[in-house]
Amino acid sequence: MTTYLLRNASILGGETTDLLLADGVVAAVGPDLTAGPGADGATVVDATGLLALPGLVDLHTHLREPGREDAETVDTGTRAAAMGGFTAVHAMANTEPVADTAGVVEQVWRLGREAGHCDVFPVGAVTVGLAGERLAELGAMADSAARVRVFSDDGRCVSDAVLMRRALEYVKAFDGVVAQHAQEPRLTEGAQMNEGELSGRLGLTGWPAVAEEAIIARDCLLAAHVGSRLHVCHVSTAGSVQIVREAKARAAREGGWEVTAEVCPHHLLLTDELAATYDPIYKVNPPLRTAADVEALRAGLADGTIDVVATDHAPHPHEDKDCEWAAAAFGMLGLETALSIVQETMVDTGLLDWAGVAERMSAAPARIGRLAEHGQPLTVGAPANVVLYDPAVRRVVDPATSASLSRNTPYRGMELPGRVVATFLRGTPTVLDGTLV
Ligand SMILES: NC(=O)N[C@@H](CC(=O)O)C(=O)O
Ligand SMILES: [Zn+2]
Ligand SMILES: [Zn+2]
Repeated sequence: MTTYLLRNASILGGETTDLLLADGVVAAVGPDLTAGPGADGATVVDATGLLALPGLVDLHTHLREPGREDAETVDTGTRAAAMGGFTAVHAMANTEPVADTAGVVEQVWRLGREAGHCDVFPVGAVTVGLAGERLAELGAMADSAARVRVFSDDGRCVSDAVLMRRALEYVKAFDGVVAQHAQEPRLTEGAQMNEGELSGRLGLTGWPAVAEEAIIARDCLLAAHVGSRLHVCHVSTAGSVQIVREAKARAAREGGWEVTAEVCPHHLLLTDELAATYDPIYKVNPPLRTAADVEALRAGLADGTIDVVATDHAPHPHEDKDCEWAAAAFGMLGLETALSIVQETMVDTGLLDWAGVAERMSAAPARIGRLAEHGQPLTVGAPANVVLYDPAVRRVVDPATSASLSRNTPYRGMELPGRVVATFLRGTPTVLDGTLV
């Protein structure tokens, strides 16, 4: 195994230092390690001007395999993840077949190991076939080789309160968490975009904020009632942030239950005004919301109400996106642009420092997913999961260069700050000089 010496990196934006990566761990940290023990024969990477961050962890990725290998495969999706600085992703269960058995989650887990670009942790479905009728074999998935801890019907809401209660009760046995796609189905029938003055003007069926907020409020009450762990996927409204804030305050007073929440990069940057283009590249679930919602999401992420930035990377082939708005699929790519969007919306605006970014994009998602080998600070002995990131450069997003099989990025042609220069997974580079290894 090659040893790597990263020269003059700035860990989380602090003083520059060297890092020695050997035998899969951070073997040494300090100034001028060139002459030190173990550095002999190491491959030197000049990290002058670069930030060193712990490998990013995504709680919410759609890899599409099995079933929709025309949109993405575990191999291509994890290539995109590595290019985005991720060393671990949670693969959502809405595949074909659905990841609702030990057999399917083990298959996805094994495909991730074989590809080797980043660790893949399958999410297990909450209900059989995502149908919302019967609980899936949660225990069998937890006990499988894939060691599933996160369960979600994402793409669909577990709208039946009794099923949601039973899922929250069940996952306690193995310290699991239920990640809810909060969308009241009756309030969003045929919904196409955020409900507001604009949806009326554009003639597109509106998606009211209350459809998200009502489920979040209900699920927080259920999690408190049964003493379990709830995670809220892709929070998108100001009202949702406030509900999570109040629920967290109650959980802190009471103890014994927990609610965590995530926000997606696109909800931190883009607004519903983009629907006026009628370009389905901007069609996503939950929908892009108002500028006031964006501001509340940024504030909630800054003050810790929202724990995590998760990409909700949702690849779709062009025939599902290059059509009229109403017929197009919901979802957008996210893995390769996430860190740049967080820099633009949170760091360059002064809302978050790099330590705050590492907490929300690495440590917190690893904690929620109960991943022991990820999310740790870059100190001696930690697994050598590292990103080298250049925050000073700017780049124009070109979908043609994406490692993903799909091209549905809403940032096409946009100039974004920052670039991932290298990603190391347990000391082995998956990306070097901005190129896949
Ligand atoms: N986010 C989306 O718009 N789409 C996701 C499903 C989901 O995350 O709800 C997908 O699977 O395509
Ligand atoms: Zn979802
Ligand atoms: Zn999703």
